[in-house]
Amino acid sequence: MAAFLLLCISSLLLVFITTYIFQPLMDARRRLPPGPRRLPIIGNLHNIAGNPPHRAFAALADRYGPLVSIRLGGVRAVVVSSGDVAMEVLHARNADLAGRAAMDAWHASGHHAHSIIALPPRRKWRALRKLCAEHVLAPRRLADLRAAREDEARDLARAVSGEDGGSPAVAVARVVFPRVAGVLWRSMFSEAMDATTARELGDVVREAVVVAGAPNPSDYFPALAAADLLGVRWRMEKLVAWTYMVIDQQIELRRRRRTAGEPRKNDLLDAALDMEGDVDEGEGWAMNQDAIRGMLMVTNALCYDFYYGSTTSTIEWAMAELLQNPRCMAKVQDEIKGVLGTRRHVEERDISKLPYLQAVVKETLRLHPTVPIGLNKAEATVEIHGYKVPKGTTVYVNLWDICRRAKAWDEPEEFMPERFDKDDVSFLGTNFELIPFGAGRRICLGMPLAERMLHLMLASLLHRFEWTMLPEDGQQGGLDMAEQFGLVLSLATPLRARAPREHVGVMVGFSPLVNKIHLLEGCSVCLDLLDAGYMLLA
Ligand code: HEM
Repeated sequence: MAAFLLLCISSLLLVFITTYIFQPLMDARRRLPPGPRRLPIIGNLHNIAGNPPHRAFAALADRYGPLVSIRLGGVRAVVVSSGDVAMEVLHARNADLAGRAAMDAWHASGHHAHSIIALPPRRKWRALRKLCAEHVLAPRRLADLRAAREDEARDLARAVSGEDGGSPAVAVARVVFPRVAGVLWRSMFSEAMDATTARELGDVVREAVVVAGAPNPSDYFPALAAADLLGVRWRMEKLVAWTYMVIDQQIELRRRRRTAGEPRKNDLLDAALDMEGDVDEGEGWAMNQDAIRGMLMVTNALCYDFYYGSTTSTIEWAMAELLQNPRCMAKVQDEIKGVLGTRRHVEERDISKLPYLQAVVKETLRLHPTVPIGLNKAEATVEIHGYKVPKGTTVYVNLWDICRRAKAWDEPEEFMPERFDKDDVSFLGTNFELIPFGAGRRICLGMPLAERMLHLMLASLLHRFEWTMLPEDGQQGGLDMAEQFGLVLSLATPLRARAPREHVGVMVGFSPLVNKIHLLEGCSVCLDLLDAGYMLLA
Protein backbone atom coordinates (compact mmCIF):
# COMPACT_ATOMS: atom_id res chain seq x y z
CA MET A 1 0.00 0.00 0.00
CA ALA A 2 2.81 2.38 1.02
CA ALA A 3 4.67 1.54 -2.20
CA PHE A 4 1.56 2.27 -4.25
CA LEU A 5 1.10 5.63 -2.50
CA LEU A 6 4.75 6.46 -3.15
CA LEU A 7 4.32 5.58 -6.81
CA CYS A 8 1.25 7.83 -7.10
CA ILE A 9 3.00 10.75 -5.42
CA SER A 10 6.14 10.43 -7.53
CA SER A 11 4.08 10.18 -10.75
CA LEU A 12 2.18 13.31 -9.80
CA LEU A 13 5.45 15.04 -9.02
CA LEU A 14 6.85 14.00 -12.38
CA VAL A 15 3.81 15.37 -14.24
CA PHE A 16 4.09 18.56 -12.27
CA ILE A 17 7.80 19.04 -12.89
CA THR A 18 7.45 18.25 -16.60
CA THR A 19 4.50 20.57 -17.10
CA TYR A 20 5.49 23.51 -15.01
CA ILE A 21 9.31 23.53 -14.98
CA PHE A 22 10.70 21.49 -17.88
CA GLN A 23 8.26 22.71 -20.57
CA PRO A 24 8.89 26.42 -19.90
CA LEU A 25 12.62 25.77 -20.34
CA MET A 26 11.90 24.02 -23.64
CA ASP A 27 9.74 26.94 -24.78
CA ALA A 28 12.70 29.27 -24.46
CA ARG A 29 14.59 27.24 -27.10
CA ARG A 30 11.81 27.36 -29.70
CA ARG A 31 11.22 30.31 -32.03
CA LEU A 32 8.26 31.60 -30.05
CA PRO A 33 6.92 35.16 -30.31
CA PRO A 34 8.45 37.65 -27.87
CA GLY A 35 7.03 37.91 -24.38
CA PRO A 36 7.76 38.70 -20.76
CA ARG A 37 10.06 36.55 -18.61
CA ARG A 38 8.34 33.61 -16.94
CA LEU A 39 8.57 32.60 -13.32
CA PRO A 40 8.77 28.93 -12.38
CA ILE A 41 5.38 27.27 -11.95
CA ILE A 42 3.20 30.40 -12.31
CA GLY A 43 4.76 31.47 -15.63
CA ASN A 44 3.30 34.91 -16.42
CA LEU A 45 0.28 34.79 -14.15
CA HIS A 46 1.79 37.65 -12.15
CA ASN A 47 1.76 39.77 -15.35
CA ILE A 48 -2.01 39.57 -15.63
CA ALA A 49 -2.96 39.41 -11.96
CA GLY A 50 -4.93 42.35 -10.64
CA ASN A 51 -6.11 43.52 -14.07
CA PRO A 52 -8.95 42.26 -16.22
CA PRO A 53 -7.30 39.95 -18.81
CA HIS A 54 -8.20 42.05 -21.89
CA ARG A 55 -6.49 45.09 -20.35
CA ALA A 56 -3.52 43.08 -19.02
CA PHE A 57 -3.04 41.55 -22.50
CA ALA A 58 -3.27 45.02 -24.10
CA ALA A 59 -0.49 46.25 -21.79
CA LEU A 60 1.68 43.29 -22.87
CA ALA A 61 0.98 44.10 -26.52
CA ASP A 62 2.09 47.72 -25.96
CA ARG A 63 5.42 46.36 -24.75
CA TYR A 64 6.06 43.27 -26.90
CA GLY A 65 4.00 43.79 -30.05
CA PRO A 66 0.90 42.33 -31.69
CA LEU A 67 1.86 38.68 -31.10
CA VAL A 68 3.03 37.95 -27.56
CA SER A 69 4.07 34.64 -26.09
CA ILE A 70 3.09 33.89 -22.48
CA ARG A 71 2.62 30.97 -20.13
CA LEU A 72 -0.22 31.07 -17.64
CA GLY A 73 0.58 28.40 -15.08
CA GLY A 74 0.73 25.24 -17.16
CA VAL A 75 -0.92 26.74 -20.22
CA ARG A 76 1.23 27.88 -23.13
CA ALA A 77 -0.44 30.76 -24.96
CA VAL A 78 -0.05 33.58 -27.44
CA VAL A 79 -1.95 36.86 -27.42
CA VAL A 80 -3.07 38.44 -30.70
CA SER A 81 -3.61 42.20 -30.63
CA SER A 82 -3.70 43.62 -34.15
CA GLY A 83 -5.93 43.36 -37.18
CA ASP A 84 -2.99 42.10 -39.29
CA VAL A 85 -2.18 39.20 -36.98
CA ALA A 86 -5.90 38.51 -36.42
CA MET A 87 -6.25 38.11 -40.19
CA GLU A 88 -3.52 35.44 -40.12
CA VAL A 89 -5.11 33.62 -37.19
CA LEU A 90 -8.77 33.92 -38.15
CA HIS A 91 -8.41 33.74 -41.92
CA ALA A 92 -5.13 32.67 -43.57
CA ARG A 93 -4.11 30.01 -40.97
CA ASN A 94 -7.56 29.46 -39.51
CA ALA A 95 -7.79 25.82 -40.62
CA ASP A 96 -5.13 24.98 -38.01
CA LEU A 97 -6.12 27.58 -35.43
CA ALA A 98 -9.86 27.04 -35.05
CA GLY A 99 -9.53 24.69 -32.09
CA ARG A 100 -11.16 25.78 -28.86
CA ALA A 101 -9.35 26.38 -25.57
CA ALA A 102 -12.22 25.47 -23.26
CA MET A 103 -12.74 26.99 -19.83
CA ASP A 104 -12.98 24.43 -17.06
CA ALA A 105 -16.46 25.67 -16.10
CA TRP A 106 -17.75 24.43 -19.47
CA HIS A 107 -17.04 20.87 -18.31
CA ALA A 108 -19.80 21.03 -15.69
CA SER A 109 -22.09 18.01 -16.17
CA GLY A 110 -20.00 17.10 -19.21
CA HIS A 111 -21.85 19.56 -21.42
CA HIS A 112 -18.67 20.60 -23.26
CA ALA A 113 -19.12 17.33 -25.17
CA HIS A 114 -22.27 18.73 -26.84
CA SER A 115 -21.38 22.39 -26.99
CA ILE A 116 -20.70 24.21 -30.24
CA ILE A 117 -18.67 26.70 -28.23
CA ALA A 118 -16.41 24.04 -26.68
CA LEU A 119 -16.24 21.24 -29.28
CA PRO A 120 -13.13 20.86 -31.45
CA PRO A 121 -13.77 21.85 -35.07
CA ARG A 122 -14.63 18.39 -36.30
CA ARG A 123 -17.69 16.45 -37.44
CA LYS A 124 -19.91 16.90 -34.37
CA TRP A 125 -19.19 20.63 -34.13
CA ARG A 126 -19.92 21.01 -37.86
CA ALA A 127 -23.15 19.01 -37.64
CA LEU A 128 -24.51 20.95 -34.65
CA ARG A 129 -23.51 24.31 -36.13
CA LYS A 130 -25.21 23.39 -39.39
CA LEU A 131 -28.38 22.32 -37.59
CA CYS A 132 -28.60 25.61 -35.69
CA ALA A 133 -27.68 27.66 -38.73
CA GLU A 134 -30.43 26.03 -40.77
CA HIS A 135 -33.19 26.01 -38.18
CA VAL A 136 -32.60 29.21 -36.23
CA LEU A 137 -30.41 31.49 -38.28
CA ALA A 138 -31.10 30.82 -41.95
CA PRO A 139 -32.65 33.84 -43.75
CA ARG A 140 -35.99 32.05 -44.22
CA ARG A 141 -36.20 31.07 -40.54
CA LEU A 142 -35.13 34.57 -39.44
CA ALA A 143 -37.88 36.00 -41.65
CA ASP A 144 -40.45 33.62 -40.09
CA LEU A 145 -39.45 34.84 -36.64
CA ARG A 146 -39.60 38.55 -37.46
CA ALA A 147 -43.06 38.97 -35.93
CA ALA A 148 -41.84 37.30 -32.70
CA ARG A 149 -38.91 39.72 -32.45
CA GLU A 150 -41.15 42.74 -33.10
CA ASP A 151 -43.58 41.46 -30.51
CA GLU A 152 -40.84 41.25 -27.87
CA ALA A 153 -39.63 44.75 -28.85
CA ARG A 154 -43.16 46.12 -28.36
CA ASP A 155 -43.24 44.41 -24.98
CA LEU A 156 -39.95 46.12 -24.13
CA ALA A 157 -41.44 49.54 -24.92
CA ARG A 158 -44.49 48.67 -22.80
CA ALA A 159 -42.23 47.65 -19.89
CA VAL A 160 -40.31 50.93 -20.09
CA SER A 161 -43.44 53.02 -20.34
CA GLY A 162 -44.58 51.51 -17.07
CA GLU A 163 -47.67 49.83 -18.42
CA ASP A 164 -46.62 46.76 -16.55
CA GLY A 165 -46.03 48.68 -13.34
CA GLY A 166 -42.40 49.62 -14.00
CA SER A 167 -40.93 52.47 -11.98
CA PRO A 168 -39.80 55.76 -13.53
CA ALA A 169 -36.13 54.80 -12.99
CA VAL A 170 -35.55 52.00 -15.44
CA ALA A 171 -32.86 49.34 -14.89
CA VAL A 172 -31.98 48.92 -18.56
CA ALA A 173 -30.57 45.37 -18.52
CA ARG A 174 -33.42 44.21 -16.32
CA VAL A 175 -36.07 45.25 -18.86
CA VAL A 176 -34.07 44.21 -21.94
CA PHE A 177 -32.90 40.77 -20.80
CA PRO A 178 -36.31 38.99 -20.61
CA ARG A 179 -37.23 40.26 -24.09
CA VAL A 180 -33.95 39.11 -25.66
CA ALA A 181 -34.34 35.78 -23.86
CA GLY A 182 -37.93 35.67 -25.13
CA VAL A 183 -36.75 36.02 -28.73
CA LEU A 184 -34.22 33.21 -28.28
CA TRP A 185 -36.74 30.96 -26.58
CA ARG A 186 -39.27 31.45 -29.37
CA SER A 187 -36.53 30.82 -31.94
CA MET A 188 -35.90 27.40 -30.40
CA PHE A 189 -39.31 26.32 -29.12
CA SER A 190 -41.76 28.39 -31.20
CA GLU A 191 -43.67 29.61 -28.18
CA ALA A 192 -43.42 32.34 -25.56
CA MET A 193 -41.51 31.76 -22.34
CA ASP A 194 -43.66 31.73 -19.21
CA ALA A 195 -43.10 34.36 -16.52
CA THR A 196 -41.79 31.93 -13.87
CA THR A 197 -39.14 30.48 -16.19
CA ALA A 198 -38.15 34.01 -17.24
CA ARG A 199 -37.72 35.06 -13.59
CA GLU A 200 -35.81 31.95 -12.56
CA LEU A 201 -33.65 32.19 -15.65
CA GLY A 202 -32.69 35.74 -14.66
CA ASP A 203 -31.49 34.41 -11.27
CA VAL A 204 -29.57 31.52 -12.85
CA VAL A 205 -27.86 33.91 -15.27
CA ARG A 206 -26.87 36.33 -12.55
CA GLU A 207 -25.28 33.48 -10.60
CA ALA A 208 -23.61 31.93 -13.66
CA VAL A 209 -21.99 35.26 -14.51
CA VAL A 210 -20.44 35.44 -11.04
CA VAL A 211 -19.45 31.75 -10.81
CA ALA A 212 -17.97 31.24 -14.26
CA GLY A 213 -16.58 34.75 -14.57
CA ALA A 214 -14.23 34.54 -11.59
CA PRO A 215 -10.57 33.50 -12.13
CA ASN A 216 -10.32 29.72 -11.78
CA PRO A 217 -7.02 27.91 -10.97
CA SER A 218 -8.30 24.88 -12.93
CA ASP A 219 -7.99 26.93 -16.14
CA TYR A 220 -4.27 27.54 -15.58
CA PHE A 221 -3.27 24.31 -13.86
CA PRO A 222 -5.21 21.64 -15.75
CA ALA A 223 -3.42 18.93 -13.76
CA LEU A 224 -5.32 20.18 -10.70
CA ALA A 225 -8.69 20.59 -12.46
CA ALA A 226 -10.12 17.37 -11.02
CA ALA A 227 -9.75 18.87 -7.53
CA ASP A 228 -11.99 21.83 -8.50
CA LEU A 229 -10.26 23.92 -5.85
CA LEU A 230 -12.72 26.84 -5.90
CA GLY A 231 -15.77 24.66 -6.46
CA VAL A 232 -16.53 26.41 -9.78
CA ARG A 233 -17.44 23.22 -11.62
CA TRP A 234 -19.55 22.06 -8.70
CA ARG A 235 -21.52 25.32 -8.59
CA MET A 236 -21.91 25.41 -12.36
CA GLU A 237 -23.28 21.87 -12.28
CA LYS A 238 -26.27 23.04 -10.24
CA LEU A 239 -27.01 25.80 -12.75
CA VAL A 240 -26.61 23.44 -15.69
CA ALA A 241 -28.90 20.94 -13.97
CA TRP A 242 -31.64 23.58 -13.69
CA THR A 243 -31.23 24.50 -17.34
CA TYR A 244 -31.32 20.85 -18.43
CA MET A 245 -34.50 20.39 -16.43
CA VAL A 246 -36.20 23.30 -18.23
CA ILE A 247 -35.06 22.01 -21.62
CA ASP A 248 -36.10 18.45 -20.82
CA GLN A 249 -39.61 19.75 -20.07
CA GLN A 250 -39.76 21.35 -23.52
CA ILE A 251 -38.44 18.21 -25.21
CA GLU A 252 -40.99 16.05 -23.36
CA LEU A 253 -43.85 18.41 -24.21
CA ARG A 254 -42.91 18.37 -27.88
CA ARG A 255 -42.61 14.57 -27.90
CA ARG A 256 -46.13 14.30 -26.47
CA ARG A 257 -47.49 16.75 -29.03
CA ARG A 258 -45.85 14.90 -31.89
CA THR A 259 -47.26 11.61 -30.64
CA ALA A 260 -50.70 13.22 -30.38
CA GLY A 261 -50.38 14.21 -34.05
CA GLU A 262 -50.30 17.97 -33.49
CA PRO A 263 -48.92 20.02 -36.43
CA ARG A 264 -45.15 20.30 -36.66
CA LYS A 265 -43.44 23.57 -35.76
CA ASN A 266 -40.47 22.88 -38.02
CA ASP A 267 -38.10 24.57 -35.60
CA LEU A 268 -34.73 23.54 -34.13
CA LEU A 269 -36.38 21.19 -31.65
CA ASP A 270 -38.39 19.40 -34.35
CA ALA A 271 -35.25 19.10 -36.48
CA ALA A 272 -33.26 17.66 -33.57
CA LEU A 273 -36.04 15.18 -32.70
CA ASP A 274 -36.22 14.13 -36.36
CA MET A 275 -32.56 13.15 -36.08
CA GLU A 276 -32.94 11.34 -32.75
CA GLY A 277 -31.18 7.98 -32.84
CA ASP A 278 -28.94 8.89 -35.79
CA VAL A 279 -25.34 7.87 -35.24
CA ASP A 280 -22.42 9.67 -36.88
CA GLU A 281 -20.39 7.00 -38.66
CA GLY A 282 -17.13 8.95 -38.52
CA GLU A 283 -17.02 9.97 -34.83
CA GLY A 284 -19.54 7.58 -33.37
CA TRP A 285 -21.61 10.18 -31.53
CA ALA A 286 -25.38 9.80 -31.46
CA MET A 287 -28.18 12.35 -31.56
CA ASN A 288 -29.72 11.35 -28.23
CA GLN A 289 -31.37 13.22 -25.35
CA ASP A 290 -27.95 14.38 -24.07
CA ALA A 291 -26.91 15.71 -27.44
CA ILE A 292 -30.27 17.44 -28.02
CA ARG A 293 -30.43 19.20 -24.69
CA GLY A 294 -26.73 19.92 -24.73
CA MET A 295 -27.09 21.47 -28.15
CA LEU A 296 -30.19 23.47 -27.24
CA MET A 297 -28.50 24.73 -24.14
CA VAL A 298 -25.02 25.43 -25.27
CA THR A 299 -25.32 26.11 -28.92
CA ASN A 300 -27.49 29.06 -28.89
CA ALA A 301 -29.76 30.63 -26.50
CA LEU A 302 -29.74 28.96 -23.16
CA CYS A 303 -26.07 28.86 -22.54
CA TYR A 304 -24.75 31.38 -24.90
CA ASP A 305 -26.88 34.42 -24.83
CA PHE A 306 -28.80 33.61 -21.68
CA TYR A 307 -25.74 32.90 -19.61
CA TYR A 308 -23.52 35.36 -21.35
CA GLY A 309 -26.09 38.12 -21.93
CA SER A 310 -23.95 39.57 -24.71
CA THR A 311 -26.86 41.17 -26.58
CA THR A 312 -28.34 42.66 -23.42
CA SER A 313 -24.97 44.02 -22.31
CA THR A 314 -24.33 45.59 -25.72
CA ILE A 315 -27.66 47.42 -25.52
CA GLU A 316 -26.85 48.57 -21.99
CA TRP A 317 -23.46 49.91 -23.14
CA ALA A 318 -25.13 51.72 -26.06
CA MET A 319 -27.63 53.40 -23.76
CA ALA A 320 -24.86 54.39 -21.32
CA GLU A 321 -22.78 55.92 -24.12
CA LEU A 322 -25.79 57.82 -25.50
CA LEU A 323 -26.67 59.17 -22.06
CA GLN A 324 -23.07 60.36 -21.70
CA ASN A 325 -23.21 61.93 -25.18
CA PRO A 326 -26.46 63.93 -25.39
CA ARG A 327 -25.61 65.16 -28.91
CA CYS A 328 -25.52 61.59 -30.22
CA MET A 329 -28.67 60.76 -28.25
CA ALA A 330 -30.56 63.70 -29.84
CA LYS A 331 -29.26 62.82 -33.31
CA VAL A 332 -30.30 59.18 -33.18
CA GLN A 333 -33.69 60.00 -31.67
CA ASP A 334 -34.35 62.64 -34.35
CA GLU A 335 -33.46 60.11 -37.01
CA ILE A 336 -35.89 57.55 -35.57
CA LYS A 337 -38.63 60.16 -35.21
CA GLY A 338 -38.05 61.27 -38.82
CA VAL A 339 -38.56 57.74 -40.12
CA LEU A 340 -41.35 56.57 -37.82
CA GLY A 341 -43.37 59.79 -37.54
CA THR A 342 -46.36 59.12 -35.32
CA ARG A 343 -46.07 55.36 -35.64
CA ARG A 344 -45.87 53.83 -32.19
CA HIS A 345 -43.64 50.82 -32.77
CA VAL A 346 -40.36 50.20 -34.51
CA GLU A 347 -40.37 47.46 -37.11
CA GLU A 348 -37.38 45.66 -38.61
CA ARG A 349 -38.02 47.14 -42.05
CA ASP A 350 -37.28 50.59 -40.52
CA ILE A 351 -33.70 49.68 -39.60
CA SER A 352 -32.26 50.00 -43.11
CA LYS A 353 -33.49 53.63 -43.13
CA LEU A 354 -31.67 54.43 -39.88
CA PRO A 355 -27.96 54.75 -40.76
CA TYR A 356 -27.06 56.71 -37.64
CA LEU A 357 -28.64 54.05 -35.41
CA GLN A 358 -26.55 51.45 -37.25
CA ALA A 359 -23.45 53.58 -36.64
CA VAL A 360 -24.32 53.79 -32.92
CA VAL A 361 -24.54 49.99 -32.72
CA LYS A 362 -21.26 49.59 -34.61
CA GLU A 363 -19.47 52.10 -32.42
CA THR A 364 -20.80 50.41 -29.28
CA LEU A 365 -19.57 47.02 -30.49
CA ARG A 366 -16.18 48.57 -31.33
CA LEU A 367 -15.72 50.25 -27.98
CA HIS A 368 -17.37 47.58 -25.82
CA PRO A 369 -17.16 44.16 -27.48
CA THR A 370 -19.01 42.15 -24.85
CA VAL A 371 -17.03 38.98 -25.62
CA PRO A 372 -13.63 40.65 -25.29
CA ILE A 373 -11.32 37.69 -25.94
CA GLY A 374 -11.59 34.88 -28.51
CA LEU A 375 -10.32 31.56 -27.13
CA ASN A 376 -8.76 29.61 -30.00
CA LYS A 377 -6.33 26.71 -29.89
CA ALA A 378 -3.65 25.58 -32.34
CA GLU A 379 -4.60 22.17 -33.75
CA ALA A 380 -1.22 21.98 -35.51
CA THR A 381 2.07 23.86 -35.28
CA VAL A 382 1.90 26.97 -37.48
CA GLU A 383 4.15 29.87 -38.36
CA ILE A 384 2.80 33.40 -37.98
CA HIS A 385 4.80 36.48 -38.95
CA GLY A 386 8.00 34.40 -38.71
CA TYR A 387 7.23 32.99 -35.26
CA LYS A 388 6.27 29.47 -34.29
CA VAL A 389 2.97 28.74 -32.58
CA PRO A 390 3.25 25.10 -31.45
CA LYS A 391 0.37 22.65 -31.58
CA GLY A 392 -1.76 22.84 -28.43
CA THR A 393 -1.05 26.55 -27.80
CA THR A 394 -3.99 28.59 -26.58
CA VAL A 395 -4.50 31.56 -28.91
CA TYR A 396 -6.11 34.50 -27.15
CA VAL A 397 -7.48 36.91 -29.74
CA ASN A 398 -7.91 40.17 -27.85
CA LEU A 399 -10.96 41.43 -29.75
CA TRP A 400 -11.33 44.32 -27.30
CA ASP A 401 -7.81 45.57 -27.93
CA ILE A 402 -7.97 45.06 -31.70
CA CYS A 403 -11.20 47.07 -31.89
CA ARG A 404 -9.49 49.99 -30.11
CA ARG A 405 -5.98 49.96 -31.61
CA ALA A 406 -5.12 53.55 -32.48
CA LYS A 407 -3.64 52.65 -35.87
CA ALA A 408 -7.07 51.90 -37.24
CA TRP A 409 -9.18 54.61 -35.60
CA ASP A 410 -8.87 58.32 -34.75
CA GLU A 411 -9.34 58.99 -31.04
CA PRO A 412 -10.08 55.30 -30.41
CA GLU A 413 -11.21 55.77 -26.81
CA GLU A 414 -13.98 58.23 -27.82
CA PHE A 415 -17.56 57.27 -28.61
CA MET A 416 -17.92 58.69 -32.13
CA PRO A 417 -20.58 56.95 -34.29
CA GLU A 418 -19.75 59.51 -37.01
CA ARG A 419 -16.51 57.64 -37.70
CA PHE A 420 -18.69 55.20 -39.65
CA ASP A 421 -20.46 57.93 -41.69
CA LYS A 422 -18.37 57.45 -44.80
CA ASP A 423 -16.53 54.24 -44.08
CA ASP A 424 -18.26 51.08 -45.08
CA VAL A 425 -16.55 49.07 -42.35
CA SER A 426 -18.55 46.03 -41.40
CA PHE A 427 -18.41 43.94 -38.22
CA LEU A 428 -19.34 40.76 -40.05
CA GLY A 429 -15.85 39.26 -39.86
CA THR A 430 -14.28 40.58 -43.07
CA ASN A 431 -12.67 43.71 -41.63
CA PHE A 432 -10.14 42.51 -39.10
CA GLU A 433 -9.94 45.85 -37.26
CA LEU A 434 -13.58 45.47 -36.18
CA ILE A 435 -14.35 41.91 -35.10
CA PRO A 436 -16.67 42.03 -32.06
CA PHE A 437 -18.23 38.74 -33.27
CA GLY A 438 -14.87 37.14 -34.06
CA ALA A 439 -14.17 35.87 -37.57
CA GLY A 440 -13.32 32.71 -39.47
CA ARG A 441 -14.65 29.23 -38.77
CA ARG A 442 -15.60 30.05 -35.17
CA ILE A 443 -17.30 33.35 -35.90
CA CYS A 444 -20.29 33.97 -33.63
CA LEU A 445 -23.04 31.65 -34.76
CA GLY A 446 -25.76 33.95 -33.46
CA MET A 447 -24.53 37.06 -35.27
CA PRO A 448 -27.45 37.44 -37.74
CA LEU A 449 -29.94 37.17 -34.90
CA ALA A 450 -27.92 39.36 -32.52
CA GLU A 451 -27.61 42.03 -35.19
CA ARG A 452 -31.38 42.15 -35.68
CA MET A 453 -32.12 42.19 -31.95
CA LEU A 454 -29.55 44.90 -31.21
CA HIS A 455 -31.01 47.38 -33.70
CA LEU A 456 -34.65 46.62 -33.03
CA MET A 457 -34.44 46.63 -29.23
CA LEU A 458 -32.22 49.72 -29.07
CA ALA A 459 -34.51 51.64 -31.46
CA SER A 460 -37.52 50.61 -29.35
CA LEU A 461 -35.85 52.00 -26.25
CA LEU A 462 -34.97 55.26 -27.98
CA HIS A 463 -38.26 55.87 -29.76
CA ARG A 464 -40.73 57.87 -27.65
CA PHE A 465 -38.74 58.04 -24.41
CA GLU A 466 -36.74 61.06 -23.26
CA TRP A 467 -33.94 59.31 -21.42
CA THR A 468 -32.07 61.21 -18.74
CA MET A 469 -29.50 60.27 -16.11
CA LEU A 470 -30.62 59.92 -12.53
CA PRO A 471 -29.93 63.15 -10.57
CA GLU A 472 -27.23 61.44 -8.48
CA ASP A 473 -25.33 60.40 -11.64
CA GLY A 474 -25.60 63.97 -12.94
CA GLN A 475 -24.17 65.32 -9.69
CA GLN A 476 -21.25 62.89 -9.86
CA GLY A 477 -20.36 64.23 -13.31
CA GLY A 478 -21.69 61.29 -15.29
CA LEU A 479 -22.38 57.58 -15.25
CA ASP A 480 -20.05 55.04 -13.71
CA MET A 481 -18.66 53.42 -16.87
CA ALA A 482 -16.41 50.93 -15.04
CA GLU A 483 -16.34 47.48 -16.65
CA GLN A 484 -16.90 44.13 -15.05
CA PHE A 485 -14.98 41.30 -16.68
CA GLY A 486 -16.87 38.05 -16.41
CA LEU A 487 -18.61 35.84 -18.87
CA VAL A 488 -19.24 39.04 -20.75
CA LEU A 489 -17.77 42.48 -20.41
CA SER A 490 -20.61 44.40 -18.81
CA LEU A 491 -21.11 47.60 -16.86
CA ALA A 492 -19.97 47.06 -13.27
CA THR A 493 -22.80 49.29 -12.04
CA PRO A 494 -25.98 48.26 -13.84
CA LEU A 495 -27.35 51.21 -15.78
CA ARG A 496 -30.42 52.90 -14.32
CA ALA A 497 -31.91 55.95 -16.00
CA ARG A 498 -35.16 57.87 -16.14
CA ALA A 499 -37.39 57.40 -19.15
CA PRO A 500 -40.31 59.82 -18.99
CA ARG A 501 -42.85 59.09 -21.67
CA GLU A 502 -42.60 61.47 -24.53
CA HIS A 503 -45.51 63.56 -25.77
CA VAL A 504 -45.88 61.97 -29.14
CA GLY A 505 -48.90 63.76 -30.47
CA VAL A 506 -51.87 65.98 -29.82
CA MET A 507 -55.41 64.70 -29.51
CA VAL A 508 -58.64 66.60 -29.93
CA GLY A 509 -61.95 65.53 -28.56
CA PHE A 510 -65.45 66.76 -28.03
CA SER A 511 -65.38 67.65 -24.38
CA PRO A 512 -65.40 71.43 -23.80
CA LEU A 513 -63.11 70.88 -20.82
CA VAL A 514 -60.47 68.87 -22.61
CA ASN A 515 -60.59 69.59 -26.28
CA LYS A 516 -56.87 69.42 -26.92
CA ILE A 517 -54.49 67.31 -24.90
CA HIS A 518 -51.06 65.88 -25.29
CA LEU A 519 -51.00 62.18 -25.91
CA LEU A 520 -48.69 60.34 -23.57
CA GLU A 521 -47.29 57.21 -25.11
CA GLY A 522 -48.36 54.13 -23.24
CA CYS A 523 -50.61 56.11 -20.88
CA SER A 524 -53.75 54.10 -20.24
CA VAL A 525 -55.90 57.26 -19.69
CA CYS A 526 -54.82 58.59 -23.09
CA LEU A 527 -55.51 55.25 -24.72
CA ASP A 528 -58.99 55.20 -23.13
CA LEU A 529 -59.62 58.68 -24.55
CA LEU A 530 -58.58 57.49 -27.98
CA ASP A 531 -60.96 54.58 -27.63
CA ALA A 532 -63.71 56.99 -26.57
CA GLY A 533 -63.47 58.91 -29.84
CA TYR A 534 -60.68 61.42 -29.36
CA MET A 535 -58.67 61.80 -32.51
CA LEU A 536 -54.93 61.91 -32.98
CA LEU A 537 -53.93 65.09 -34.79
CA ALA A 538 -50.17 64.71 -35.10
C1 HEM B 1 -24.03 41.31 -29.20
C2 HEM B 1 -24.16 40.01 -29.11
C3 HEM B 1 -23.07 39.00 -29.33
C4 HEM B 1 -21.71 39.16 -29.41
C5 HEM B 1 -20.90 40.44 -29.29
C6 HEM B 1 -21.14 37.84 -29.64
C7 HEM B 1 -19.79 37.60 -29.82
C8 HEM B 1 -19.25 36.34 -29.99
C9 HEM B 1 -17.84 36.06 -30.10
C10 HEM B 1 -16.72 37.10 -30.04
C11 HEM B 1 -17.69 34.72 -30.24
C12 HEM B 1 -16.37 33.95 -30.31
C13 HEM B 1 -15.83 33.94 -31.70
C14 HEM B 1 -14.49 33.26 -31.76
O1 HEM B 1 -14.21 32.37 -30.99
O2 HEM B 1 -13.68 33.65 -32.62
C15 HEM B 1 -19.01 34.13 -30.25
C16 HEM B 1 -19.25 32.79 -30.42
C17 HEM B 1 -20.51 32.23 -30.41
N1 HEM B 1 -21.71 32.91 -30.32
FE1 HEM B 1 -21.95 34.91 -30.11
N2 HEM B 1 -22.16 36.92 -29.69
C18 HEM B 1 -23.35 37.57 -29.51
C19 HEM B 1 -24.63 37.01 -29.52
C20 HEM B 1 -24.90 35.69 -29.73
C21 HEM B 1 -26.23 35.11 -29.79
C22 HEM B 1 -27.53 35.89 -29.68
C23 HEM B 1 -26.07 33.77 -29.97
C24 HEM B 1 -27.12 32.69 -30.12
C25 HEM B 1 -28.21 32.80 -30.83
C26 HEM B 1 -24.64 33.50 -30.05
C27 HEM B 1 -24.09 32.25 -30.24
C28 HEM B 1 -22.73 31.99 -30.32
C29 HEM B 1 -22.16 30.65 -30.43
C30 HEM B 1 -22.93 29.35 -30.47
C31 HEM B 1 -20.77 30.81 -30.49
C32 HEM B 1 -19.73 29.71 -30.60
C33 HEM B 1 -19.33 29.49 -32.06
C34 HEM B 1 -18.29 28.39 -32.24
O3 HEM B 1 -17.47 28.18 -31.36
O4 HEM B 1 -18.31 27.74 -33.29
N3 HEM B 1 -23.97 34.69 -29.91
N4 HEM B 1 -19.94 35.13 -30.10
